[in-house]
Amino acid sequence: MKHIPCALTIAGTDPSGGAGIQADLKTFQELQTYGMSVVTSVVAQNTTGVQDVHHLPVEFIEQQLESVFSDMPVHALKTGMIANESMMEVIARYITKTKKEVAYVMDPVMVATSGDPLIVEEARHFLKKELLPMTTIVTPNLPETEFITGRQIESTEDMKEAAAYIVDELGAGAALIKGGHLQGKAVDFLFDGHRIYTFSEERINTKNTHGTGCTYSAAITANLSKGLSLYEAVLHAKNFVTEAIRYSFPIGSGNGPTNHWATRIE
Ligand SMILES: Nc1ncnc2c1ncn2[C@@H]1O[C@H](COP(=O)(O)OP(=O)(O)OP(=O)(O)O)[C@@H](O)[C@H]1O
Ligand SMILES: Cc1ncc(CO)c(N)n1
Repeated sequence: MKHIPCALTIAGTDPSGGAGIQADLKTFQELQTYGMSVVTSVVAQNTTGVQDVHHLPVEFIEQQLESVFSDMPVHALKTGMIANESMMEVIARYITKTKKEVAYVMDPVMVATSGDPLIVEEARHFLKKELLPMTTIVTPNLPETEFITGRQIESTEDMKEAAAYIVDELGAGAALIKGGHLQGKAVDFLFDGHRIYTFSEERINTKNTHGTGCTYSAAITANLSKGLSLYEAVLHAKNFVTEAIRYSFPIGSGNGPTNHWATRIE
């Protein structure tokens, strides 16, 4: 039978459809992979920010993981918002069981685009110590990179050094440092343990960047589930997210959502 690429996201939700599980599933679909999802927290949010959060009980997150892993093939998975340590523990247990045979993309989500916190302070340390060494690739933005490395990131040199530190010292499989929060070109650096790759695109003048990080990491996950190399997976995902920002929707009164081919209205 033909290979059916199967991608799983473990993350929080966004009823306004631009970030979280909703962005991930849309991206999986766009990239012709079979998408699955395990919900960690149900978040009441929109383009203006986060209004409320309801965390699912850990036992129920575990039940969802069991439902997926006991029955479905998973070729690549990503994690997004994981609000607390007990959720992280159960997710870590399931990822360990895959014995590194399933590509694991970690988007180390800490705050929403609006600045609202999405995980509790102590959980950040668990994420860094326990989950990070299990990753195939971690995709921090600049504030997340600063937390993970404990260093200030002010230049592209700092970004490259941080990528090497996260892999060599903290044990991530690879690190993709995203420069969305810097001025100038939208430059990201990937370190895969051997060399640094640069992905540079023009900065698009828009405030509609809600969910860009989710879309990017979901695209990398989809590409890995199809068997692309890490470099190719990031290269195509960077192109995908750039176009999704270029055609982003000016809807909602805050930071509007990204947009994909299927819904592109020019
Ligand atoms: N205005 C822009 N124009 C072009 N590319 C951008 C722009 N803003 C961000 N990017 C790119 O989008 C991708 C996502 O990066 P970003 O740093 O925004 O992630 P993030 O902060 O995790 O996203 P989120 O807002 O979802 O938390 C990166 O490749 C980044 O370079
Ligand atoms: C559920 C969720 N995950 C991640 C982000 C980051 O954009 C968000 N706003 N919401």
